[in-house]
Amino acid sequence: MAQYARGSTVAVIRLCNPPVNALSRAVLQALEDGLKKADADPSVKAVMICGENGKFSAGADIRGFSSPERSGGALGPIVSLIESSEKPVVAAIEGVALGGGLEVALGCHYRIAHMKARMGLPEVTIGLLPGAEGTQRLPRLIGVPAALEMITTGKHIPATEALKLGLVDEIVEENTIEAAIRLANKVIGQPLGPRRLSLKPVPKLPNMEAFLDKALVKVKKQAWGCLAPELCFQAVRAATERPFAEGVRRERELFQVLLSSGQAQALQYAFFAERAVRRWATPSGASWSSAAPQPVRKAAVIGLGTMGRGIVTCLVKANIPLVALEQDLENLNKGRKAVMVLLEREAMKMEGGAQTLDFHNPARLQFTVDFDQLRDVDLVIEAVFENMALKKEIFHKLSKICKPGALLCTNTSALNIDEIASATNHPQQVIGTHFFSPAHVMRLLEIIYGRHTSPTAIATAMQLAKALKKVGVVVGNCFGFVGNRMMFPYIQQAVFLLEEGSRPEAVDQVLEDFGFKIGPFRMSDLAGLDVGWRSRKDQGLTGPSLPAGTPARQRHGQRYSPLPDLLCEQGRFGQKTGRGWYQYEKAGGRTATPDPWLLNFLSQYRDTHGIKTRFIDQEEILERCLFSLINEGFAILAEGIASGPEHLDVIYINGYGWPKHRGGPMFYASTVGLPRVLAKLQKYSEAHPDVPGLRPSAFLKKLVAVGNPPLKEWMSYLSQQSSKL
Ligand SMILES: CC/C=C\C/C=C/C(=O)SCCNC(=O)CCNC(=O)[C@H](O)C(C)(C)COP(=O)(O)OP(=O)(O)OC[C@H]1O[C@@H](n2cnc3c(N)ncnc32)[C@H](O)[C@@H]1OP(=O)(O)O
Repeated sequence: MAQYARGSTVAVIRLCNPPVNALSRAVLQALEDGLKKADADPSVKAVMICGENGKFSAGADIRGFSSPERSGGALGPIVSLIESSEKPVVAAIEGVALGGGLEVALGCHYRIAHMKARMGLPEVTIGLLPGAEGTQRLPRLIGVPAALEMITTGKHIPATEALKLGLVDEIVEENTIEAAIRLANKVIGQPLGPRRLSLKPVPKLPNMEAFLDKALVKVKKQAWGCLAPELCFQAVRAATERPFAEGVRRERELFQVLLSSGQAQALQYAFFAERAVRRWATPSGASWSSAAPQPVRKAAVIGLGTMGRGIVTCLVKANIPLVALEQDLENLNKGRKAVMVLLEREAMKMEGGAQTLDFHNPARLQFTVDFDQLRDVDLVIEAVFENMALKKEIFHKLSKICKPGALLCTNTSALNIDEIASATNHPQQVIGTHFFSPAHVMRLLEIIYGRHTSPTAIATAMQLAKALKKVGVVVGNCFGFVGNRMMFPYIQQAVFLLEEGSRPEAVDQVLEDFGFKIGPFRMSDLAGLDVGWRSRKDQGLTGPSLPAGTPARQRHGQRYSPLPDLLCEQGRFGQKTGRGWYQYEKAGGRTATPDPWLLNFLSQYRDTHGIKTRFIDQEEILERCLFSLINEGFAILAEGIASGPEHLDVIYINGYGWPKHRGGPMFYASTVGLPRVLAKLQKYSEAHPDVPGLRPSAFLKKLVAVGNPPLKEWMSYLSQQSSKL
């Protein structure tokens, strides 16, 4: 767990816990033993600490925080032990030094890093703070502003920046270990007092109080309901106000608050869930372990509307040579201009970084209206209008033009992948790649396999997600797939709540207070109400194809709200028209204000349909919206559309603005308790028997019946026979 080796004068302690040398209890014990051994050996004059396999350490073992015998607790005293050593200790940082790993390095008297190493204190991202005295040492070393930035954001910094900040003493391009041993030999006999960070004062700022007050406002604004950033701030503030030992005591208190907050558990669950979904599997037995991806040397994007432009930007950023195709020159030129604006913006953001964007070179980014240019591409992403006939026509063409092995991806948010694939001769190469808008920003890529999609196609799409720095989640084919399918009942409840007496701003407020970045009505206005309207027309739910005599508020015997259709009929499409559920300063405006017209309209609507307006409290708003979404999640799991609750949670956190510190909808359900979710759904379903979305799913009922097992055991209750629940 940590190897100890003695050279002529320098003892080497190597942290060994693959793959990232996490500081488990065993590693910490071995580190402590090594330090004591070096101290006791008079022939050892200095110590060097490094990590196995070119990685210093990714910090405390995160799994240890939820086990009764926590691994993190012992770390602070060990960091102190390193610092108090009478023999110089040098950290040789390769790969990563994160969290507790960096705190170990901060206890060392010298730090030397490889050029390509990254450092950071990302504890905040898993709901914690650097609880091994890092909040007290780092400000002493690099000053309060830089330390605060690193600790409250958790961002990783490259070695070059670490050197500028004074976080490391030296960076090297070649052998870090040899350089560290050389440094250790050089500093033997030099006084250690000035190298002990706990003895240094925190560098003063002329306006520390004012600086901290301003910083706190920023931290709170960015925290969005998450506790950790503010408590990280408080720990650093303690470093500016108290002596080291008292600051450490404060840090420990704050750490305990976070550890027991529930948010830390949710964020740590989200960390592992994101990694778990990489290990995809389908009900037919295909999986990540046996399927190998095809190389993507050249790609194509069809359609340069909003989605296509974002997708082109992602591919260029991933350095994949690309052909961008539009149906005619007018649309091509419009699309090209918009893409260039996006790419210029991205290039500016990357300025000064190691990577540059090569998008003026036609060999890397080519614009065309000629399908023949797609003959040699390895992968095509179709991103045209959401229309089945159009998509089938394109896939038919692609099937004829593209080379036999090319992967054919459709960017659809709901359409049937099998039907699209039926237009080709190679259905095994057709796959859904559902990007989220703006496609160059949002992290989620929902990857949808059809009946014939090959394991190679899935593996290639997952590989693409990785290359685009996105989180790929593999799901089955059904209307709306996972994300939108769960979203439908949520939006439906939000609209029903308006019918019954609520207002858009009241519903949005409740969900934004819960932690969503944006409530359902603001979100619909942003996305455009016409998108759903078009889809409902295609489904025959509204518009000319609706059979005469259909009751206004019923479809197929179920409750239906025509409210969104009525708004669209008035030309209220949301932000783009300056009016939707809210009013905006102008068409394309972004500032939503409640619209008196809408209140009046709702009141007339209720009169017309004989609906008695009632007061709806926050609890009902929250529960009806969230529990109906979660209920659909259980149905999706039972049908085998997703292989575990983690998939649903990762989708919601990365694609739908679900607050990460609540761990995703299914994790949230597990924290509320499934019996409570079930009881509430039963209550609302009795009150609204014509709303299937409120009728508890059979899988949820089963999980409650078997005693509300922990989330990680849920799927084991779906036996082959019961998967038709
Ligand atoms: C009383 C106070 C005590 C202590 C205070 C200290 C607290 C801490 O140190 S908390 C931990 C802080 N560190 C982190 O948050 C780093 C988390 N890890 C990462 O960011 C990344 O894993 C990485 C940058 C280190 C590597 O990225 P990548 O190369 O993409 O690999 P993976 O992310 O897939 O990771 C590989 C593998 O390792 C597991 N893992 C990573 N870090 C940890 C960790 N700190 N503890 C436990 N396990 C870790 C990760 O889950 C992957 O495994 P699986 O694929 O099996 O999930």
